[in-house]
Amino acid sequence: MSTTTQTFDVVVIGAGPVGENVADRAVAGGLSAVIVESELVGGECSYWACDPSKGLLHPVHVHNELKAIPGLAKSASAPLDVDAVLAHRDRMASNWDDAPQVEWLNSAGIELVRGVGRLAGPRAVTVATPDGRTVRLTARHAVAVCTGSRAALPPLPNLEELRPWTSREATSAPAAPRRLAVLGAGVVAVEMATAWQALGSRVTLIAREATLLPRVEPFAAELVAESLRESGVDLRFGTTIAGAVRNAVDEVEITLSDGSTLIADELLLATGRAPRTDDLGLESVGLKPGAWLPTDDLFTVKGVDGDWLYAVGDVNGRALLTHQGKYQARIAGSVIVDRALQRGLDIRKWSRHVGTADLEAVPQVVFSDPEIASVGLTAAEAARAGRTVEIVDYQIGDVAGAFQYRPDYRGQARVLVDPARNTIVGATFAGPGVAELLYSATVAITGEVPLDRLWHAVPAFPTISEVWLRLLETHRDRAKEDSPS
Ligand SMILES: Cc1cc2nc3c(=O)[nH]c(=O)nc-3n(C[C@H](O)[C@H](O)[C@H](O)COP(=O)(O)OP(=O)(O)OC[C@H]3O[C@@H](n4cnc5c(N)ncnc54)[C@H](O)[C@@H]3O)c2cc1C
Ligand SMILES: NC(=O)c1ccc[n+]([C@@H]2O[C@H](COP(=O)([O-])OP(=O)(O)OC[C@H]3O[C@@H](n4cnc5c(N)ncnc54)[C@H](O)[C@@H]3O)[C@@H](O)[C@H]2O)c1
Repeated sequence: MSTTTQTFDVVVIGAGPVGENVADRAVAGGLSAVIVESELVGGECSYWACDPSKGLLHPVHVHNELKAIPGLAKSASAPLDVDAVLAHRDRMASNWDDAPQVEWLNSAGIELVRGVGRLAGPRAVTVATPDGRTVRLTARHAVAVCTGSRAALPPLPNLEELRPWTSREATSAPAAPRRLAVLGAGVVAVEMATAWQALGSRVTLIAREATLLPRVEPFAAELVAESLRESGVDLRFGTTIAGAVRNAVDEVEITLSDGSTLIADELLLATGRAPRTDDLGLESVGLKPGAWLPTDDLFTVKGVDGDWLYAVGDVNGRALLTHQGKYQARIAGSVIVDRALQRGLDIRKWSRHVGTADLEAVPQVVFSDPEIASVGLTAAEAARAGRTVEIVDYQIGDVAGAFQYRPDYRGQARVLVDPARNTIVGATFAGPGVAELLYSATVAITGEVPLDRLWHAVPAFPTISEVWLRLLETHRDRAKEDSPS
């Protein structure tokens, strides 16, 4: 079969949201770039993660909200139109057709090579194309590995016969299974349990932990657990799957480690992510296949000389989120361009060459019911890091704007204040409609805005954002109580 050879300034492996942004920044900076993609341009996020999952969840959230709003409860008592929701999900996943994204690559001046890319020594990548050809790509300046992550599966013996769902099937299934068992208590498990229970499945969620969402503030996880229970999800905590088989009538028979059993039509393994580095030629540059690719804060891979190899997005394991990967891509793009043009790099914290927010302020919304929006530290993380923080809590339902939003509003906000600097270092909001509050908290943390100045950031009446004022008042009043009279 034929082999062709091409040279570009930058070679990007993986055309997910992150690879697309690295290539775009390189071209915008005046370099040539090629991107290699083995599946669909747009990556996991577009077809089997963010977009389809939120396509399933948004109608569910709106339906639940309507039931709680005076005057609308009766009209919302009709069940969801499941076929319409699934059709909406399909549109959100662009019907698994990447033509529009390929068009965007063309318009941005980025070359596309379809096939499996593998490193073949310093600055070299070979691509095995679907039609059996080999394309050898050489990078003058940089190779960026943006190959993302895949579902990590637990060590169950007969996975092949079991045919479990991963996040891919959970976001693309053509119909709701009658009974769905979900293993895991993380974001994928919670979001998919929320969606499929509302779309007609009877969901059982199996968590080895004692709570859901082990990385969020416990009050937020508790609100979500209560709501899932109310919606009919069977939550089994402190247990895991000891064994599972697919029987003659295509059911999954599951035995839990506490000795109980259950039967489901599908089993979703939502047990975390693994880096897509097992078949990437990492050994050709002295790295271990299958591992996350650790980088410095400029996204240069550690352990490889010459500052030519970058790992950006999920594959470096720093923050497995689309928006954070795209942030990394903008920074890595600047580093690649400025190194290529031999401009100096500014390696101070918060400069355009340093991925500081990955360490200080990663925002995330869990699209559960209610939503959880968080950024920066949780109280547990602050304690683990030995950081002294003041914890300020407020019940969001006591804010006029929340009462307007929904008379039965239940939710809680927490900010963590660094008393030495009088700035916020962590924030969590749990409640309906809190996702849009997150950016304000992110600005407060990344801008290191002193509380004295935050008093001048006036929230509009009557909005949920008034919770900011109540948090400041709570903090002030507590300081007064604590001060000697
Ligand atoms: C169910 C689910 C829901 C999620 N929801 C959200 C959300 O709401 N918000 C959010 O911010 N994040 C969400 N995430 C996380 C988000 O999907 C990832 O953080 C994001 O996709 C990472 O982007 P990436 O470009 O690094 O990797 P990916 O999106 O995984 O893209 C990597 C690309 O590289 C390609 N590739 C891999 N190996 C090779 C190779 N050797 N050669 C050529 N191409 C290759 C792959 O085919 C893929 O297209 C969710 C994840 C899941 C699983
Ligand atoms: N809205 C969003 O932003 C969003 C949505 C979905 C996913 N994501 C991203 O995707 C990432 C992956 O999510 P996830 O939920 O798959 O992973 P996770 O790491 O958040 O949770 C994994 C869960 O599986 C359990 N688990 C792991 N191995 C197990 C085993 N062998 N047996 C039993 N249980 C096991 C863990 O205890 C945990 O409860 C998240 O870190 C998040 O960044 C983001």
